[in-house]
Amino acid sequence: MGILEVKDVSKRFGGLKALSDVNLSVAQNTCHAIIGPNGAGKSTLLNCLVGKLIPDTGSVMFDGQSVLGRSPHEINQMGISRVFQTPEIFGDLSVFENMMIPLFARRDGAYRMHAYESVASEKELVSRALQMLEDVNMADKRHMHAASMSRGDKRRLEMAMCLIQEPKLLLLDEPTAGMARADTNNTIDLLRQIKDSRDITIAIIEHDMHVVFSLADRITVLAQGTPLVEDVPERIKGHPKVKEAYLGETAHA
Ligand SMILES: Nc1ncnc2c1ncn2[C@@H]1O[C@H](COP(=O)(O)OP(=O)(O)OP(=O)(O)O)[C@@H](O)[C@H]1O
Repeated sequence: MGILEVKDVSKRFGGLKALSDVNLSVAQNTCHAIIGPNGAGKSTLLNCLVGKLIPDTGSVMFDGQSVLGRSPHEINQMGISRVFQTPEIFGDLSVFENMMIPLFARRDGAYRMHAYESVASEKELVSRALQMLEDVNMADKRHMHAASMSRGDKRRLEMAMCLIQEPKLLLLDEPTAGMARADTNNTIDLLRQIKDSRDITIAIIEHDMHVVFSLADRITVLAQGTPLVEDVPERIKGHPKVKEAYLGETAHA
């Protein structure tokens, strides 16, 4: 039994069946990649996991509890954090101030940006934020304006903002989209470090196969809303069904 169990999930948008009886089991403390050509249903599936979409049928269980019918905030409180394609950080604030936001959100249930000036546990929160910045090698950038950083550093900051909430499941939606190769490689290194040093499960949607094969323990290939194959990376490489799915994409391009 995985920490995340998706059973028979289907989702329609009008006449279009975006997901069709999807089954997915993600084992605890593994990295599970979901790949597939454009329009395969990857984002729709991810949105069903975080409460942004409600499946028409099926169930989504996380850590033994159903996520269906819960708000994105409640699902986050259950231990699922999502990193978006475009980093969701506060550009006008410093790196350090960005780190304080999820800490207050978790503690107070709301974003109280200047609350740390007056709370008793300020010291503890500050030291946790600094430690997390150390962990992601950003301590020396803590005073920088978040908006002025490279895409790779923004992604690093966003991951730190997710990790400080101590999620059990980290969902990554194309974490290296639009990045230069050097930033992509840094992100791979960071994710490896996160995976190896924490009690955490990672589910990743990614088009860049270098990223997928560098990180994934298992891979599910979606095509036209249905899982085609699920296996270890070595057997996904060169799998005829996978080649066929991606060839279809090339033919349409
Ligand atoms: N809100 C929506 N309304 C209508 N159709 C949608 C909506 N969201 C997604 N779709 C359609 O559902 C199908 C699956 O889309 P989805 O974005 O989940 O695919 P994807 O695998 O994430 O694609 P990509 O790799 O291009 O991001 C596509 O045909 C898409 O056009």
